[in-house]
Amino acid sequence: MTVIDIPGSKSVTARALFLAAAAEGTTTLLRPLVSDDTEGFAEGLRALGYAVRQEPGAWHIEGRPAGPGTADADVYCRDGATTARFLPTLAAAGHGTFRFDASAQMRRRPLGPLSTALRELGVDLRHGGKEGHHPLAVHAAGVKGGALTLDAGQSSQYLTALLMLGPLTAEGLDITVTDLVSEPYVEITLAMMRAFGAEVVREDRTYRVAPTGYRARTYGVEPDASTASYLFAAAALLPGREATVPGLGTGALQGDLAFVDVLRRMGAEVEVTADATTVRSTGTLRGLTVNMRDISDTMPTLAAIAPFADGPVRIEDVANTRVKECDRLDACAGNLRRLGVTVDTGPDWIEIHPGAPAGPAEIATHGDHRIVMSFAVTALRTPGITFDDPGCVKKTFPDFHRVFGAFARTP
Ligand SMILES: O=C(O)C1=C[C@@H](OP(=O)(O)O)[C@@H](O)[C@H](O)C1
Ligand SMILES: C=C(OP(=O)(O)O)C(=O)O
Repeated sequence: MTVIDIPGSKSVTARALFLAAAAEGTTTLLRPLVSDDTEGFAEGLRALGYAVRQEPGAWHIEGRPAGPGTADADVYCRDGATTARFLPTLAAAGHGTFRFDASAQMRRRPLGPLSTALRELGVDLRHGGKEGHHPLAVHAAGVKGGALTLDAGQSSQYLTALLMLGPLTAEGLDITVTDLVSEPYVEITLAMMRAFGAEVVREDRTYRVAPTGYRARTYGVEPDASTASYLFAAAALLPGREATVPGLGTGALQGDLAFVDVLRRMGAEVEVTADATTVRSTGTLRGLTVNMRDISDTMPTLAAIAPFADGPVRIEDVANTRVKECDRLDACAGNLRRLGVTVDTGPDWIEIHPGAPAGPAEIATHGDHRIVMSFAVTALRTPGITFDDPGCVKKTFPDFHRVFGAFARTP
């Protein structure tokens, strides 16, 4: 099997759900990602009084431009940071008291700069436990808008949430960023906001959003580029193999597709056409130094194949991977060392030295889907790898083990 159907993008599905909920009219979302994160987002919307009807391959959302359809709600955001950061921001545009909580894993992840920004906009937001973390309560009375400064150096999701709030404010929003990671995710946000009728312009470090509201539409979700990275990495790693992912081509919204450029630099053959991407092994994997600030969800994917390269692989500028589902720099280093690989790390980098990993070993997943999916790639050339929590892939790809196993078994 060389052509692989990859489930829809988590980032696109989450944004589409927000935009559809805020829009005038009913939106149909085609090929949404069905996973714990996006089911959690849809469930959160329902708790806030939005009508979301899910059928196979299509979700229908009735928009409520005035905000949540209830004045009092409890919302559980599970493990999803998009849910945990986007939904309180959406609720702020409405009227009522909305309480949010999340899993233990998500409670550990920060959202302080987003809370501060919402408070600057006049939103009465209170944290129930640790400041800048879930749980929190939003006492919403609409948002007037104005200008604010934001540090999005820890997560671009703070900026995405506020940008998407912009059209729902009375006077519009100007956001100036002092720092920003994962910038391609902001490009997804801007493109999708415009697709739902918003007017937003960027002038250097300032984003200006007009108070237009959103218009409902039918929206097709492209396959998830971060998910595709495991198949692309596997194809680059296994001599004689290739992987083609339809639906991810030159027009793709997601920056994580640039992971194939890293594989190309390492020696793989890569072809990106208008509607598909193919990665082919050449039997060579070269070491390299690469800055992954823009595409850090694929850092563990690269770390997992790095020991098979002919020289050191050094990944730089990925400090924010320490505040994801787990501390991914430590998790990657720890698991590679468990496999006998030599690894060095610093505050925002990891360097992996060549040398065939050796099992048997149980990978400590830390409940992180990307640690499982990445080390499943390592396992293709390392007998004896098992996982302490293989099921945590449900966050973004519940069917991962079946799909990846089928790819691996294909001669
Ligand atoms: O906006 C989004 O959909 C996402 C942005 C990125 O997060 P950060 O901006 O926190 O790096 C990415 O890691 C996450 O998986 C999804
Ligand atoms: C970091 C991730 O997820 P999120 O921030 O959306 O929870 C991820 O999917 O790798």
